[in-house]
Amino acid sequence: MEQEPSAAALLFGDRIEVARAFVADLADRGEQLGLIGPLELPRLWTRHVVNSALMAPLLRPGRVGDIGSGAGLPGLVLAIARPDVDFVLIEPMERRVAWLNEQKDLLGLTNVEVVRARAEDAQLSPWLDQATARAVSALSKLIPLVAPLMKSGGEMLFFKGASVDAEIEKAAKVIRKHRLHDIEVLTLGSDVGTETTRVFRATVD
Ligand SMILES: C[S@@+](CC[C@H](N)C(=O)[O-])C[C@H]1O[C@@H](n2cnc3c(N)ncnc32)[C@H](O)[C@@H]1O
Repeated sequence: MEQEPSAAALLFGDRIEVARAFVADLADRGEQLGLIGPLELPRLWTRHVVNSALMAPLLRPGRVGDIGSGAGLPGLVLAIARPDVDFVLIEPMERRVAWLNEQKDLLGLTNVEVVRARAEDAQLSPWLDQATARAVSALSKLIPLVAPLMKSGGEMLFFKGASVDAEIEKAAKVIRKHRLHDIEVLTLGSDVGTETTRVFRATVD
């Protein structure tokens, strides 16, 4: 496995041991459980865990929903980095939900709730202050799934690749329909010396 990058200690602070335990278990069992492809194992820290943790400073104390958490990216990683924030991980696949619940217990994450559902079927109460998603779907599909789960004034934070500007253009209609405003694309990572990543940020009316 890849050596732990120096950005990890900066992002996780005194939670680094918990992050190490998660990465070790994911490296050990992630492929066998169908959570992560074999090509991803040598870049688990940089490409996945540090990448996910870059969003930690953007979170506010409150309730954050992570849509389509999969192996826990970014949901579990953010819950490790931000024990002061409550997380609800929304994931439909049974095996992934079992993994998320197991990790929640093993890592002692009392700030995590796992909900087995698709976002469009999730019954959440109370609503979300912020929502995160990574590699779930294009903005034109994702925004309508997530908007009904959010409080007024809540914030969407979605990891996006190089195609984010084109996705925003394609999503113009749903952005108007759901009355999103203060839309911006952030580039994160350069301050901790790691690969940069782009994040779509928008506020719900
Ligand atoms: C490509 S994986 C990405 C997983 C993780 N976010 C990551 O970055 O590695 C997409 C995940 O979204 C979940 N998913 C797909 N459609 C969804 C929906 N409508 N609501 C919630 N989760 C969904 C899938 O089950 C899967 O775990």
